[in-house]
Amino acid sequence: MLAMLYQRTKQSLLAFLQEGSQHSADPSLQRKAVQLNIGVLMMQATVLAFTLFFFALGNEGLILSGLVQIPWSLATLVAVNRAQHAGHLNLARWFLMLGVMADAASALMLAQGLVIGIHFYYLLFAIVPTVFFPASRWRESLLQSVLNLGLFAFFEIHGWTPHPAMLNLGPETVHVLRVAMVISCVLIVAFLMIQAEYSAVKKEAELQLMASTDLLTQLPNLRAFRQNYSREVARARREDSPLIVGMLDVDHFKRINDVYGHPVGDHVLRLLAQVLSEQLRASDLVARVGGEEFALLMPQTELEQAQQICERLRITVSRHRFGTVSQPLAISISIGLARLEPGDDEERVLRAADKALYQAKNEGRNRVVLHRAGLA
Ligand SMILES: Nc1nc2c(ncn2[C@@H]2O[C@H](COP(=O)(O)OP(=O)(O)OP(=O)(O)O)[C@@H](O)[C@H]2O)c(=O)[nH]1
Repeated sequence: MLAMLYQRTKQSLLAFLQEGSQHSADPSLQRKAVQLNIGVLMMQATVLAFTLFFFALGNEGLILSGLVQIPWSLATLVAVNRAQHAGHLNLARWFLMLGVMADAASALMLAQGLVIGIHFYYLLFAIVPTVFFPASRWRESLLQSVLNLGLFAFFEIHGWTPHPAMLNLGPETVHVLRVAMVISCVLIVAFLMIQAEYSAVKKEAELQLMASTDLLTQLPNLRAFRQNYSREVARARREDSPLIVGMLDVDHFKRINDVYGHPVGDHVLRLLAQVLSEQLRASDLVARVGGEEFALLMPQTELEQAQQICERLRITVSRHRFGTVSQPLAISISIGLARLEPGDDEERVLRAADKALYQAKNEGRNRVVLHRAGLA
């Protein structure tokens, strides 16, 4: 029961936080939408926490200042959520900013005056638009900052008469409340900054993965292969261990496209990628480096051992049915293998594996050919 309630609450909260991000394909706008929702939630949490605190202190003026904020914070919550739902991100930003300004103004003007220094919140609101608004909307962000700085300056210079009950607060209570307010400002800024940093790091990792993954097969792409290859070459030299490079190509793949169509060709490539990944060891790497061309990297492997593995791979692929039950489709692959020799440069090994593949094709395909040292 409790677990279910927890799950429901978690789902609703996540749905609330994501609201608005579904309208844009731009990751930075999606992030802004989420940040805005976090901002609204922080507003609710702050108002609620302070109102409870005020009730605990029992001062009439403070309680009034808490109660007058609640309608504003709830109205802001609803307005921002509705605007986000309808895809009006910018309107939602304005709702939040005007909501927090009105909220603070009502507490200040109807109850607290400047006894606690609530007008310092306007300094916070002068900074946060830079988080919620994208760089392209800097004019609106600047306008928000100027408005808030203006309000701060106005109250700082002119002051405001508080509710009489506020004058009954002892200097220590006022001190505690001021500290609590400063802490809440710092926490809000810190939380927004951490969230922005966290989502930027996450996005960078996703982009990194996308940049090194082949979209069709989800295997590492040529770029990732080159990076891994350079790393493995350096390791093999350092540890004086063997390294094998393989070039693998589907035989007569053009015919598959011609006879069955390009989508079936794509399907075959996807399935082949799966078969290759399953058959190879965890320490090996298979990457899609061209249309129907794959590259293999086998660290700490001798040529004969690599030959056995690739023979097994070749037979498995030739026995696998890549089409549908009604239309079984068989394919074969050719593989060229080369070993990194002492003093070799990286490119020579790749060329040697290519040469061996070329030879496999010339000798009739559906075979594994080793490039012997000294033939380059
Ligand atoms: N379906 C599909 N086909 C692709 C993709 N990339 C390349 N191809 C096709 O792969 C075929 C490769 O043909 P070729 O290079 O002539 O080689 P082949 O027909 O496999 O013949 P051999 O390699 O000599 O056995 C071409 O028809 C390309 O259009 C892809 O992502 N999807």
